[in-house]
Amino acid sequence: MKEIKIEDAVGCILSHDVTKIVPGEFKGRLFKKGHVIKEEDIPKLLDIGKEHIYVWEQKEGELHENDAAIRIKDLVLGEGCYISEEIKEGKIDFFAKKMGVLRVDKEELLKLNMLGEIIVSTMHNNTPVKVGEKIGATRVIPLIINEEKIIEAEKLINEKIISIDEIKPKKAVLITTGNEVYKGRIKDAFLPVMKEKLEDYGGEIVKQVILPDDKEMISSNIIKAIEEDKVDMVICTGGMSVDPDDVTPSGIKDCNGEIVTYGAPVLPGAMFLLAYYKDTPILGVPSCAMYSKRTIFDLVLPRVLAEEKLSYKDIAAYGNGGMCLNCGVCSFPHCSFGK
Ligand SMILES: Nc1nc2c(c(=O)[nH]1)N[C@H]1C(S)=C(S)[C@@H](COP(=O)(O)OP(=O)(O)OC[C@H]3O[C@@H](n4cnc5c(N)ncnc54)[C@H](O)[C@@H]3O)O[C@H]1N2
Ligand code: MOO
Repeated sequence: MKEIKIEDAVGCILSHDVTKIVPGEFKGRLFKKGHVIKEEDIPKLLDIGKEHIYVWEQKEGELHENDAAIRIKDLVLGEGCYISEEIKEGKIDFFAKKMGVLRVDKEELLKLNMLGEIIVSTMHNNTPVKVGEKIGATRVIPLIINEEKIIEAEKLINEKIISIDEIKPKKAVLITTGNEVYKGRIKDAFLPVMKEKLEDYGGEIVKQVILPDDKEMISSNIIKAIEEDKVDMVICTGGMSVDPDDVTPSGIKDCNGEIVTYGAPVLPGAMFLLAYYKDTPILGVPSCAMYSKRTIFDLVLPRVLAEEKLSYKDIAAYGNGGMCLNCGVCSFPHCSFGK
């Protein structure tokens, strides 16, 4: 790297993007890598504090920041992602090609970032994402990096670290339990809530069945939805807690499927139940999900729709970050809830 006084730099080629920042107004590229410096550029460069520039002659075993970022991108970026068209200021941004759930291998990501001089930054693992949403980025820290460092990373990382599991449109049956709703004492308030949440991911509630607090009726209707209606998932609401009339968990258990959990370290949503009947998920959703804007249902739904088979450990892992702060303005999923 040769350093040249800016006044002597007319005709020289910039070896990297040059950034300008004006607080509250602008942050971006003032000059692009490869720009040939002209007389009129000199005051602009002096205004942002550049009294010298680097001129780079490529040497064996050295990589420019842009080329290094491309190598790291090839290493980490998996299915369902795409990159920014241009590398700006040495950085490559990652975006979601499909609606789905972002998967980040946190252990591998840590290993890579522990190497030094290379950074990969992402959104949280398991965040639901829409098409075109930014999910992460990479760059190296020095302008010129020893290629050995990149080779070390390439030897260390064997699987892609970031990918998107696609959410395809899914059909669900909603089983609403509660004597007060069944007998018409109150109007059902669960359907509109669940409909909106499912439609947000391109899904559909194909049928709602309103049942009394009767565990045999609950079991038989779950099995019917799976065996006859052949839906992708069954959602049961209400009757999930501790009263004698709260028989929904027993009704789900009596289907003789696999119970993953009854109970979750998430608030709201502690009385949540997850089961599978012949691989079809059955979600027992407590009534808080009708009242609170975000609950465990919002954490589990995208993962179930992305066809992940959740384990007890997946649910237990929600404890750290499992408490919704119920913010005045909700920014879920871009908040600490469920992370
Ligand atoms: N002593 C305890 N009390 C509660 C516990 C507990 O562990 N010990 N758990 C709490 C938790 S956590 C939840 S969440 C709630 C409610 O859970 P449930 O799912 O059992 O809800 P229900 O008792 O069936 O109903 C509560 C409330 O909501 C109304 N509701 C229910 N379904 C509908 C519907 N489809 N449309 C309109 N309104 C509905 C129902 O009429 C009740 O007013 O329990 C805590 N309590
Ligand atoms: O299942 Mo409940 O009120 O924890 O939300």
